[in-house]
Amino acid sequence: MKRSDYITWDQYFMGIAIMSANRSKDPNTQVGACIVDQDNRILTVGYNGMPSGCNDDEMPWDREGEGMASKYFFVCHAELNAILNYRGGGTLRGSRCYVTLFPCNECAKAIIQSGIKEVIYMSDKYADSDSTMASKKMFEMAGVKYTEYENKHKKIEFEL
Ligand SMILES: Nc1ccn([C@H]2C[C@H](O)[C@@H](COP(=O)(O)O)O2)c(=O)n1
Ligand SMILES: [Zn+2]
Repeated sequence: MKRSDYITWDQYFMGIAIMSANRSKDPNTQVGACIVDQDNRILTVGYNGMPSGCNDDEMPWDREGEGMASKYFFVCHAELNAILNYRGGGTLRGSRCYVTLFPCNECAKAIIQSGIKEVIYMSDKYADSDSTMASKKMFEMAGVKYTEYENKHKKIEFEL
């Protein structure tokens, strides 16, 4: 008889987004994203990090600082990285994006323009921010569904 405690598609893809977030060097918030097509095939993944070629040992990781000494000028967000990392021949039209944190307004624009149709998010810790509210407004206007990930309580442990 086959196993019955295997993980669901949602758990699988959010698990990959969480695993991707673990690659982030951001000391405060690590974000991961995993974009999948209608046949549940993984198209691309990403996490928040400095742009390629920018040495992350030489970049600021603080939230605030004098002049350019803040990570916000430089960090490329997980969802944008996932979109830009896509190397397949086709497009992201009709795909779903699993992300560990609700997309900011800049990523929301990229999500909409790339044709992603659904966002499944884990945390909405900046729900009260103008950025998140702008994202939700754009998603609603553009017909991008956003759904909170529900299976937050399944624990999987493994050694790496
Ligand atoms: N949906 C998002 C939102 C934020 N990020 C990145 C940008 C920063 O590296 C970090 C947020 O840092 P905090 O303001 O919490 O110190 O997360 C992202 O990749 N995707
Ligand atoms: Zn963003």
